[in-house]
Amino acid sequence: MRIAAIQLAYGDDESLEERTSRVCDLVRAEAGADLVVLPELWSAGGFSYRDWPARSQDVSGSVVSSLAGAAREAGVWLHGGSIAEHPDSGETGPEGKSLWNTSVLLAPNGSIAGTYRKIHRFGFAGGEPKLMEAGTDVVVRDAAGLRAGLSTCYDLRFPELYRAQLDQGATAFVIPAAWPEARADAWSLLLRARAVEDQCLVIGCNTAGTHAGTAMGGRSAVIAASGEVLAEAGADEEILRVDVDPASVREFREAFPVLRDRRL
Ligand SMILES: NC(=O)CCC(=O)C(=O)O
Repeated sequence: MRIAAIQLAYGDDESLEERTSRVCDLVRAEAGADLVVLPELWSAGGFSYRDWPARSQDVSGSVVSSLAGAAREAGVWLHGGSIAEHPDSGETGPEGKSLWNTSVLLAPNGSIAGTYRKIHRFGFAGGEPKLMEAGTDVVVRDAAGLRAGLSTCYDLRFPELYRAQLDQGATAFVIPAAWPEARADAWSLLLRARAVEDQCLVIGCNTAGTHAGTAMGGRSAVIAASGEVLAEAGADEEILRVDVDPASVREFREAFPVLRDRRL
């Protein structure tokens, strides 16, 4: 199977419509891939907190609908990164807010195969915890021959989430991010750690460029269940393309059966 991780760069001047159109063109150009992955909050701006309310949408809104059309035209599974989700229903969470950081997985026919609301919010007292609700559900879905666990950026620091995905049969972790350059070494290290400790394929799709005064780290990567880095992007906008055999995860686990030695 072919994976294409679109490491998108953006600044502060692109409208939601312009960025959505640009991203959908990039997705359509990946026709022939099996799974295309986008970064976290690319439509709202990962660190553009002040823009989130105006750029938030329901999962039935224009951003996800456009992505669904692009997935259908390209005939690919599309992990659409995440959106700032403001449900049309008016739903609020336990903290009274109506905003979530929500990933959307789209099937090649454009239907929504899964959504995941980011569980661990980044920003300590500010940023995400101030503006957004936390998700609660572990989400694992069948996609492109993989059993894909969904998580987002800062979640990567919490290994228990990945063990929970493993317990739901995950063979791959798909992780969109807006991870800054200042901590890019930690991003690369943690992606590999999750691959090694859970014997899963890891697909990390980060953001590039500088927005809201924050330089993003790039270094999107696809990592084998052995921990081998199969491909890694640089710091700028780039599309990382890599061919992977989904059976390689099972084969590696059989050859080196660490997970059988878990003591619960
Ligand atoms: N968008 C994020 O979740 C950023 C996470 C981050 O910068 C870190 O964990 O460090």
